Amino acid sequence: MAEDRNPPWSREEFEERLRSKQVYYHIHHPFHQRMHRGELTPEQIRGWVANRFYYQVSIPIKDAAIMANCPDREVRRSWIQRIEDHDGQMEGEEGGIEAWLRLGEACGLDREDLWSQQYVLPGVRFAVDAYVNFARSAHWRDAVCSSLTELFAPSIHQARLDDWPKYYGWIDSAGLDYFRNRLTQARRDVAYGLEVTLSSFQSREEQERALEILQFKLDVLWTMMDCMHLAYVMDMPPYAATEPEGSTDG
Ligand SMILES: O=C(O)c1cc(C(=O)O)c2c(n1)C(=O)C(=O)c1cc(C(=O)O)[nH]c1-2
Repeated sequence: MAEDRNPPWSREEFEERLRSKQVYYHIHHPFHQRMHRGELTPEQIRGWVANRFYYQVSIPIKDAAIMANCPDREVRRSWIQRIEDHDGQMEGEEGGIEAWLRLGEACGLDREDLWSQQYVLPGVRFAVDAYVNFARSAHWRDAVCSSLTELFAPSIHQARLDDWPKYYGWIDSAGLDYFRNRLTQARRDVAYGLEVTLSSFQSREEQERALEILQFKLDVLWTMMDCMHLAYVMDMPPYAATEPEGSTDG
């Protein structure tokens, strides 16, 4: 029987295989490597912050889509925390979107620059939308699994907290609160997402599917960085080699 040939991995081995996907995390992307070596110009940092804002505002929409697809009240009671983390609560905490706007200001971007999304590259938009659309259409457990890149996120937030004050002294360190807050939030979120994944992807086939889902999400993050690298490092934003509209009689 197929099940005999491919028995499920133990919980430990399954977790280990999920964690081993770290090698594809966007912390290894050349754009992030430049960032962490202090090699990005203010313009390049601003480009990253403005593009990442599209991810920030899409995350709670993605989480609301997961909740909308989830009939399990206990899961929804837990998952709603993520929306509050980003949107802020009714009273009190301002939330991650507000913290990202302050990061933008610390980098020299107006709030309106970020809200207008005028700097968001088409490929970044497509990649982020693919993530949101996945959460809309997939089984809620698959969508939970796709959040597991957060396993690797604390190290990248910590790297920014360590490196930015060293290399980018022109950015007010109060602007880095977003990364500080995410250190604990990401660890808490991922503990829950990991538990759901380990307990609900049980057969080998399901476990292999979980690895594919995680790879899809890694692809989303990597593709975002590719778009930014092309536009801001290689100086090839979309249509760079194209004559502006109206420049020929055509
Ligand atoms: O700065 C980063 O590199 C990074 C990566 C990720 C990630 O791995 O998806 C998230 C975040 N930050 C983040 O701040 C965040 O709130 C977040 C939510 C999620 C998710 O998939 O639900 N990923 C991430």
